[in-house]
Amino acid sequence: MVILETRGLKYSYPDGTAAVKGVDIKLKKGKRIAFVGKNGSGKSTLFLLLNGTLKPAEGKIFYDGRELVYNQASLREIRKNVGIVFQNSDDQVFAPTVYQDVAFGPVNLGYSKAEIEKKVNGTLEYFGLSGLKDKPPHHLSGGQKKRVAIAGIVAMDPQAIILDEPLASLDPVGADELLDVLHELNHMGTSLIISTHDVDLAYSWADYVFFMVDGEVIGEGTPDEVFQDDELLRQANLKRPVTFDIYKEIERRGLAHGNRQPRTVPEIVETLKPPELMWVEVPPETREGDILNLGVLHGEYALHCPYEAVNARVLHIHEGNWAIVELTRHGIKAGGILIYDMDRFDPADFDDFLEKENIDIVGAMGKKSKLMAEKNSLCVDISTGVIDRTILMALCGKRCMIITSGGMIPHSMKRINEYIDRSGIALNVTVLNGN
Ligand SMILES: Nc1ncnc2c1ncn2[C@@H]1O[C@H](COP(=O)(O)OP(=O)(O)OP(=O)(O)O)[C@@H](O)[C@H]1O
Repeated sequence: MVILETRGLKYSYPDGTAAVKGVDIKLKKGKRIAFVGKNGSGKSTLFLLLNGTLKPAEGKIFYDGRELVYNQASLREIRKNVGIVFQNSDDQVFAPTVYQDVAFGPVNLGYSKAEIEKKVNGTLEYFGLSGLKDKPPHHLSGGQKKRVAIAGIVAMDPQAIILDEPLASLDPVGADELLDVLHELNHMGTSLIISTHDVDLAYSWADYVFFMVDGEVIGEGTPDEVFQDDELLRQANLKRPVTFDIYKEIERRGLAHGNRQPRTVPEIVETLKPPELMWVEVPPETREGDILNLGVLHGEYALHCPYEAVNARVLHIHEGNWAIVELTRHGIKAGGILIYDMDRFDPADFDDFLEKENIDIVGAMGKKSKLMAEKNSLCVDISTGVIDRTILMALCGKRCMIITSGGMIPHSMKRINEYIDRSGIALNVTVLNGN
C-alpha cells in the first residue's frame, strides 16, 4: 500500500532556483524511508511539498490514493496525517511553553479539553519532557527543542512523519534515544520518512532509500541494493556505509559465512566464521586423534563468539606440548534477555528480580525508563544501542535485562526475535513482569 505518491513534481523558489525538478516516487505505508543526498539536493523542498506546506509548480501529490488539491479540507487532511519535523526546530517550536507547544496540534484538531490533557501529558512523559513543560521553548537546548518538535507532531497521531535531518542537532545519546522512539513509532505502524547525509544511518535504519541529486531522484531501492551500486554512490557524491565496507573486507578475506549482507554490529558478528585450526598447549599424555574439550572461550574472542564449548581434534603434536587442533563446536551458550516493564515498576521487587534471575547486565531503553532508573538509583550498564548491545552480551552468555515500557516492549521483542530467526541462535527472551 502506498501512502504518498508524487508524479512529475516540480518546484522553483521565487528567486528562480529550481529545487525539485520532476520527482516521481511512491512511498509505501508502514516503512522506514530515507532520502539521502548532499546539501542543496532538494530534500527539504520535497518534504515541504509532501505535506502541502509548499505548492508545486507542476505535478501531483497523492495521499492514500487521493490527490492533494490544495483546498482547506484537502490540506487539513494531509497535515493531520503527514506530520513534518523541520530541520531547524526554531521554525517549529514557538508557543510560550513546552506544554502549549505540544498541545498546539491536538487543540487545532478539535480534541476535547480532557483528551488534550491526557494526550499532551502522555506525550511529554514519553519524550522525557514532563519536567520542562512550563519552560519557554526558546530557553531549551537544541536537542530538547528537537524533542519538543517531534513530541508536538506525535501528539497528533499522524499516519506518517517526515523528519528533515532528525539527528542533526542531537548528541550521540540523544540521537540513539530518538532512533529508539522512531523504531517504536514505526513498530506501531507509523510510516517514517527522513532525510539525511549520514549513509551509515540510512543503511542500518531504512527499509528503502532514495538518492537525490540536484532536485532529482537518481536512484532508489533497498539499502543493500543502492549502497552496493558504486556508480550510483559516485553520482550522488556519497560514500559506502562503514558496516558495508567492514563486511566486504571480511568477505574478501574468506572469513564470512552466510549469504546476508549485515547491517548492524550483531549481524556482522554473526557472519564471522571462527577459525578452524588453532595452536594450543596440550597435556603431555595427549595423542594425535584425541578429542579435547577446550571449554568455554575466554577473552576478546569469547566476546564475539556465540559458542559455549569448543571441542578440538588433535591433528599434530609439536614439540613443547604444542599441538595443531581442529576445532569443533557444540552447544550454544547464549544467555537470556529479560524485559522488565517499567510501567509496573515496583522498587521492592526489582532487586529481588535482579538476584533471582542472576542478571549480569541491565540496559535501559526509552527516555521514560532512563529517568525512572535515575530517580530510583537503579544501576544501568547500557543506555545506548540497547538492543544490539544486549544481544551481543547475551551471545557471550550474559543474562541481560532491558528495562523499558509501553510500545518499546513489543518493539524490543520483535527486534530480538528477528535476530533469533535469522541467526538460528536460541536466545531466550521473555517479559519478566508483564501480562
Ligand atoms: N527559500 C529559498 N529560496 C530560494 N532558494 C532556496 C530556498 N530554500 C532552498 N533553496 C534552494 O533550493 C535548493 C534545494 O534546497 P533544499 O533545502 O531543498 O536542499 P536539501 O537537500 O534539503 O539541503 P540540506 O541537506 O542542506 O538541508 C538549493 O539550491 C537551495 O539553495
